[in-house]
Amino acid sequence: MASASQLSTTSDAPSQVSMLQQSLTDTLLEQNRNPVYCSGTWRVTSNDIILFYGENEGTRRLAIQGATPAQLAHLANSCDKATFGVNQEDVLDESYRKAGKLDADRFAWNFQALNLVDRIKQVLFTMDSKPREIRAELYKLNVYGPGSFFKSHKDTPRGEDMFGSLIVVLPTPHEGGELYLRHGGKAWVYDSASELANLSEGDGPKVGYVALYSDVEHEVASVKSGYRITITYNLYFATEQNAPSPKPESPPSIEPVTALLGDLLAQPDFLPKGGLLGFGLLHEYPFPQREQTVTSIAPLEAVLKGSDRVIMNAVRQHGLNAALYIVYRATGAVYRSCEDAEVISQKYIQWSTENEVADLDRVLVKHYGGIVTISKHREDANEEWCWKKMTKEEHPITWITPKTTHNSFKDVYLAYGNQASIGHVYGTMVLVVKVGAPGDRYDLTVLEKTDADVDAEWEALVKEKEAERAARAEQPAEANELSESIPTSQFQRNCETLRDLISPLSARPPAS
Ligand SMILES: O=C(O)CCC(=O)C(=O)O
Ligand SMILES: [Fe+2]
Repeated sequence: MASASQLSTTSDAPSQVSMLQQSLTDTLLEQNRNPVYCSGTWRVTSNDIILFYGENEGTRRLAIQGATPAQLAHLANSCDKATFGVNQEDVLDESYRKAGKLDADRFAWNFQALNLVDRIKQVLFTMDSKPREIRAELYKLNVYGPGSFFKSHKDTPRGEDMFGSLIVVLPTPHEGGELYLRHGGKAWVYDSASELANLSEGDGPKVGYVALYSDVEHEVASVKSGYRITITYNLYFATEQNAPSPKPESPPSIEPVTALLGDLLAQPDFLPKGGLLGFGLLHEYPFPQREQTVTSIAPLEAVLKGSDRVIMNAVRQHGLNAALYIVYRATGAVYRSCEDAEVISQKYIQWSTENEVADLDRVLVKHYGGIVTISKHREDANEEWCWKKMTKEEHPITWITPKTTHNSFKDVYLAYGNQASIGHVYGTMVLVVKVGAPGDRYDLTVLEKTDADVDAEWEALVKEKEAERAARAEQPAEANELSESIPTSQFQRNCETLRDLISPLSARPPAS
């Protein structure tokens, strides 16, 4: 029957889209299986594991292989107490971290990390057809004697290009000191003590190692006996590789994602008028903290990790217009009855306030290329007349993987790091892709308004309002009620509030 087949076509079409969309979401979330760390043992020579430590005339040489407990105790006693960072301050608190440390200027060893780093690169960057070059920078030596531990923390980012840490565990007899790792709701344990103890005699010396992305939470369990000695390195992307190639070759792991994304875009019922496609990223990234300035997060595209790289590579393979954004949410008592407004921006703004920023959407749209994805300026929000039009243009996002939002970065300041640092804080980002209507998905137009656009719109609005007022003045009967709902003093107050909000944050003063 004609009508039946018509019915089934129309009811099948959306379900195919939603099925494809769900598969893409599932496939991407499954990419969560991309390793966030790798670990094992690594063969070394006895020369590799000779340590030199101390200062000036007091420098000592310690061959780890065959080292006596007294020699290891001397190393332990030569260490300073290890501190860590909380709320950007260096803290010594032995109820949180009990360990000895030597900074990189107080020790040296022969081990060359190059080949190990190469191995790590292959495991942690399988999604790249040509894995990124990485480099390891010697950071610290830590000694954990009996009763030593380090509770849960994330390693403090020391630059936008730092993506992880490498911990090398020396083959000294010890029990306990397991390293617990957690990320994205999953947990693992690396027990270097058992791995090193189980090596067969004839194998020659080996070290244990674990390399983890910096946003992986980790903790060292209490050492029960012996000395657990670790040498840590900070892992960076090497700068010469930092330019991402626009259309990378397709390595196997990204193929299903690329194919599903292609199938979804080919559906005429998927975003029939075009629109925005969003992917919440699974990892956190170091946002630069520079006082009183606003920084772009666009360069962080070069340092994406794990499944986040898979998403970006797939989107780039389709030649789509994509960029990294921060999702800001504006809440506040004023808008209690409305849905929270949401604005995306490529700018990381260091909100100095711990309070909610109720006018966030206005500030972002006017000054930071913000795009309104959910507007709080519903039709009934009369008192918001001056901003209503400018921000009413909603660009809703179809989320493939759940979004992450940010208002203030208060939480990250309070997080435990392995060093006090004011340089960077961890932040979450989303990838937003602009797609055109079916048949022409490759929409390269920009959504962000320029300052001139916003100023022109503002002027047009003021003129429009003035004209309305003038018209009402000629009809006195209804004028009072309406004009009272938008008194000039209210308008001025709005503008003043906005200026107050912007001035401590903006690098450039707002146009008066
Ligand atoms: O020594 C270890 O195993 C880990 C040390 C650590 O997590 C750190 O120094 O940040
Ligand atoms: Fe750490």
